[in-house]
Amino acid sequence: MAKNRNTIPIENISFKERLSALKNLPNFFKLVWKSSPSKTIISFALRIFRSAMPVALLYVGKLIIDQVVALNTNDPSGNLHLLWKLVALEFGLAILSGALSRMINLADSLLGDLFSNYTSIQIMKHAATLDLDQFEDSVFYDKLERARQQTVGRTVLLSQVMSQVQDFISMAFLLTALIAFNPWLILLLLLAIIPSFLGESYFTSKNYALSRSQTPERRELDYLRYLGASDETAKEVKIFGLADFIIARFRTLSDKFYGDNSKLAIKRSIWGTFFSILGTMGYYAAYGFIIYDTVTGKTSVGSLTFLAGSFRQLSALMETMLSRFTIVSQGAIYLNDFIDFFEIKPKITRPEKALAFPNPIKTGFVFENVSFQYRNTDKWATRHLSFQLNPGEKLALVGENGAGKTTLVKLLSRLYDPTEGQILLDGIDLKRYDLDDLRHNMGVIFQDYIRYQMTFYQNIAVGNIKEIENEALVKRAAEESLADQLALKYPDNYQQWLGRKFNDGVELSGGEWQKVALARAYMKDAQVLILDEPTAALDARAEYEVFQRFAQLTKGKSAVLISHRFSTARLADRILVLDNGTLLESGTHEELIKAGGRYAELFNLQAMGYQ
Ligand SMILES: Nc1ncnc2c1ncn2[C@@H]1O[C@H](COP(=O)(O)OP(=O)(O)OP(=O)(O)O)[C@@H](O)[C@H]1O
Repeated sequence: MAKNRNTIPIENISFKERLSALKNLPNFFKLVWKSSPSKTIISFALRIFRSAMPVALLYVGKLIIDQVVALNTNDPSGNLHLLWKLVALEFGLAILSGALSRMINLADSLLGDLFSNYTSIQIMKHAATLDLDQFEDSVFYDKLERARQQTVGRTVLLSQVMSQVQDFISMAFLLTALIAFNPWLILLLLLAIIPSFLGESYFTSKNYALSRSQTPERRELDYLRYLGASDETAKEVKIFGLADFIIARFRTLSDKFYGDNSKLAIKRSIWGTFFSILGTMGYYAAYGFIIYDTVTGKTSVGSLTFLAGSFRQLSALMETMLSRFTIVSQGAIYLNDFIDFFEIKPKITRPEKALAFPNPIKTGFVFENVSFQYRNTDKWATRHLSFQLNPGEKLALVGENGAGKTTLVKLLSRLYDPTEGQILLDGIDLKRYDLDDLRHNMGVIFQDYIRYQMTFYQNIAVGNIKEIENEALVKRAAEESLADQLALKYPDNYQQWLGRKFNDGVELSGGEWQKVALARAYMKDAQVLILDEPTAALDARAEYEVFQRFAQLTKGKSAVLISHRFSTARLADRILVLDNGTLLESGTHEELIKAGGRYAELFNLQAMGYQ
């Protein structure tokens, strides 16, 4: 993996590192090529053609002027017929050159769009393979963010690199011509250009480092922009009167941003002006030199225009190429992020000789001294957990907020692997089973399930996306979770769009959303069902009905329920009481009440609330 430049101070991104970043370009072009081979070829071919145009135009111009001068001075080399032919040729070249430029723009913009789409898809594909744990890491998140920006930003890089190649070839043509006439002119040209080049590269590296160091703030700015103006946040922002608070934070951050950026931009502009004056001086020195040669008869008038034109174009080309080099190299450095992102490999993967998920489960799941620590924390979310989930057993997890209930089910569904200890399924480590198979056999609905801004139908079908065409299955799942009655309320039934973002969607109540989400769990014929507070937002009657059905539907299947409602938890075959990540008590409702421990205490507390 490329080294992490977060650790390198702003000043220290060197020209060398910039140059070495160019090694990313072949990879970049591989991606471009994969986006569209035909358009890549077309774009290159057009550019090669176009790159010969400047020197051709200048040379034909020189021939025209020499003919005009010859005809004016009655020189025998003058030929009126040839002169008009040359004018026609120049005219043709001018038209061709304009047309080529336009075609190049078109090819670039089409290729750019395809590239952006292709890389966006690659990012999504790769992100899908990564671990949940990696998403929770802020360094990773910054990488993902920057990689995402690359998909759009890199289309600029694409045309810049292509233009660079084109200009490079143009320059080679012009240089050859210039050297043929007078090699000294090249020296003047270089003297004028080199300081500008060094200056530009210095400021680009500063710019890059600055913008990199601002990534977390930029993310926060985006977040504040979202908080301050979005349908999802409007309710709380109004109720709590948060607008001024959010705006003030935004202003502080954006002012600091602006301050840092403008300082650098001003410095860059001052130095840029100075270097450009040097460049102009170089040009005029060369121009004077050529005029002198023409006046003394060493050079023809046509050659004067050709040389002056070539010199001007060369110096303009070099300047463009140099400033573009900084953009290209900056883009190439940014490509590091893109490449780094693709180099991040998931830890939770399908094992080589993966075992098929047992069907049916024979002895169940066993947690053996399982402890888990989230990334970047030293607190144990679960500690020395040992228990068994038998086949067909309904297990309820109860405990106060932060006790580790959700963590436990995330471990069970292998969203994380234990930091210590192991989880066995039918006596074999869970890690040895095929990951897709495992996930397919587990129906999990988390408390923060997604409210997809999609149709009612799709919101249920996501529970088993392979069966999205299976209308009967979707409807059955809806019936099982009692979401069907809801769908029938809308004119478009299952095609009703949910959420307010698109297509006149309707917003559901918390409990209604929960029924829809619950239906997802019934989409799969999963052997283990895990419901993390599935009924928190349901009213008492709905909860009762949902559980009646749940018990019927999951007969013979294992289930883990997390609930803060003891009326729900008591329906389970066994209840595990978690506290601070450890297992405090375990038993049936009656046993635990009898034991008079934490469960009995919490149960009585809740019961008191109903009296
Ligand atoms: N993604 C995370 N990164 C770091 N720490 C986390 C993360 N998720 C949970 N924790 C911590 O792990 C501990 C257990 O959290 P967990 O979500 O498992 O509790 P819970 O029992 O499900 O709580 P609740 O009843 O509030 O849903 C808590 O201290 C929590 O702060």
